[in-house]
This record gives sequence, C-alpha cells and structure tokens, in this order.
Amino acid sequence: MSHNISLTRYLVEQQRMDGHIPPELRLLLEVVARACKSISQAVNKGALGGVLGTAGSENVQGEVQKKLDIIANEVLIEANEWGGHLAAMASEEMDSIYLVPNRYPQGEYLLMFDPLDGSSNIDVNVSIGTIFSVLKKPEGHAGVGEKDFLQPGSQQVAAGYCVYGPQTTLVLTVGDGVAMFTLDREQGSFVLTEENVQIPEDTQEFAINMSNMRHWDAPVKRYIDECLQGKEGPRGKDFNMRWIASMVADVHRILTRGGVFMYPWDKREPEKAGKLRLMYEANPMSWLVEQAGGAATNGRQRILDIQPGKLHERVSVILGSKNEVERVTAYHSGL
Ligand SMILES: O=P(O)(O)OC[C@H]1O[C@](O)(COP(=O)(O)O)[C@@H](O)[C@@H]1O
Ligand SMILES: [Mg+2]
Ligand SMILES: [Mg+2]
Repeated sequence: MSHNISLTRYLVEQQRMDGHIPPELRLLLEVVARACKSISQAVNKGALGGVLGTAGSENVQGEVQKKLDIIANEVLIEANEWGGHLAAMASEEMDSIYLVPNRYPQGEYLLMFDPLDGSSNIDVNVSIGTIFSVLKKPEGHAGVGEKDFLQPGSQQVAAGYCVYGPQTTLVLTVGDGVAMFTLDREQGSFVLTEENVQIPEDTQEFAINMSNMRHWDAPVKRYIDECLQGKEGPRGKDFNMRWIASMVADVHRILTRGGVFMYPWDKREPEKAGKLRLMYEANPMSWLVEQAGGAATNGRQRILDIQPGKLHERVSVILGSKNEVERVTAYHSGL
C-alpha cells in the first residue's frame, strides 16, 4: 500500500469505483474531516488555547459541558451548514435537530455527531475524539424533522471517528471495509495509513468500567467473572483489561489489536437502556466494527437492527472481537 494516498484521493477513488459513493457524500466527508482537523488544533493547544475546563452549562442529558464539547460542536456545525450537502444535523450536545438555514443550499444527507467523546479525559491530556454518522433523508416529503433521523444503524451511508491522541487518526467506513488516515501536520492532510482493517475473532483483552460490577446484570457478571478466573477458570486463558473512558480510544484499540468493549445496562439507572447514545456513539462504532469483521450487540440484538424511538436514545453496548461478543450475547439468552 502506498502511504501517499490522501483522504481526498481515497474518496475520489471510492466515488469512481462503481459509483461507490456519490460526489455529494464525498464532499460532505471532506468537510467533516476538515472540521476534525480544526478540532485537533484546538485540542493540541490545550491550556495555551484556553480550551480546557468546564463551560458552566449542561447539555440535554444533564451532563456538565466542557468548553471543548461546545467548541467542537460549533466547529462541526459551522463547517457543514453551508456546503449544500446536508438537510440537517443532530448532536449529543444539542437538544433538538439543527436545520440547515434557508440562506444556504439544502442537501439530502443527515449528519449526526458526538462532537467530543471522552469529555472526562480532556483536562488530563488523554485521548479523546469525534464520532460521526451519515444517513440519507427519507424521500417522499418536503422539509426535514426529527423523525427522519430515526433510522436503524443499518441505513448509515458513512460512519467514522477521529481520535485526538498521540496521533490524530481518522477512521472511516462507507460500507466497503474500514480505512485509517493519519493527520500529517506538515502537509495539513489526512494520509491513508491502514486499509481493510480486521479485528481478530478471538481476544484476551476486555474493556469495561469495573467499578460498576455490583450493578451489572447476571450475564455480564458471569462473562467478566469467567475472564477474571483466567487459566484456572472455564476459559482456560488469562485476560488483560483496559478502560480508557473515551469510547473512541477504546474502539480504536479494538480496531487495532482486537478486544471486547462493554458498556452494559446496569442497576444505577434501570429505566435507561444504557449509558451510551445509540445515534452518535453505538451506531457508527458498531458499523465500523462489523465492517472490520467484528460484531456489536446490546446483549440481545444486533445494534444496527435497533429501530430508534428518539434522537437521544441510549443503548447497552457489547462490541469487538466476534467470538467474545457472541459469547456475551449467548449468556444473555441463558446459554
Ligand atoms: O466514566 P464512565 O462511566 O466509565 O464512562 C465512560 C464512557 O462515557 C463516554 O465518555 C461518553 O462520552 P461523552 O464524553 O461524549 O459523554 C464514553 O466515551 C466512555 O466509554
Ligand atoms: Mg461520547
Ligand atoms: Mg460527547
């Protein structure tokens, strides 16, 4: 593989190949990438740029917003609203959908994002990221409303994330495998560094917030308990554990070397299906993981098959190496 293929060239080639992606989608993804580049600059400046700390406000889910949550949200909106490819956007940080203003050309795509994932890691200089997902506006009616966004993840036409870590890496799928692009700061462009990413089917590494153990449901307890028994237990092998608390960084590790990630339903807030958001976190990550040969379920059902009931819907998430995800899912049906 040549290491000089820019994101633009990769997308142009995807567009040419059997018309894999339409030109409007290619341009939209380039704008998202440009916004990520700009968020990456802000992240890099840290205290020097005055971007650390809280903003003194709360988002729609009652979470305290960090300055960077708001900055990243604004960067994504400003970059995308005038391009002519979008009908509307939705974000973890906004109560309702954002319609492209009338003064700008209207498009046929819907963009969803978690502008800054891993907010608790911003101030401690640990990897954070942006997660995004693109749907097509359903045909047959004028205008756009929240209902248009309520499509299962299997309808996504593009999904990806950008992780701001020791390197800034953009990871993308348009339904033809997963590709990774590293930001070359001297050139100012994302360069293809990994194609056809594959997650190994087996793993000896799990990611879960162990402090919630006493609140989990029996199938998750059983799975983790068996992992912890290591060589002496029913699994017959030792397991390692990682928990970064930025989903974007945990998923990036899994796409790089395998593993299983879980943020299951728990008893702390039993009325919520989970902590993570279906539209901005679970759907895009699940599609990437499936495209890399892994699996993603909520314990009972494939995440990409879930019909969302509302924009800010939450979901229980188990994703990563196929055999482990299948095992945890089987435990949920009592097997
Ligand atoms: O602090 P906890 O409960 O372990 O939660 C960590 C999880 O919360 C999240 O940070 C939620 O994302 P936001 O920072 O976008 O709210 C995930 O990225 C991560 O997996
Ligand atoms: Mg998040
Ligand atoms: Mg967020």
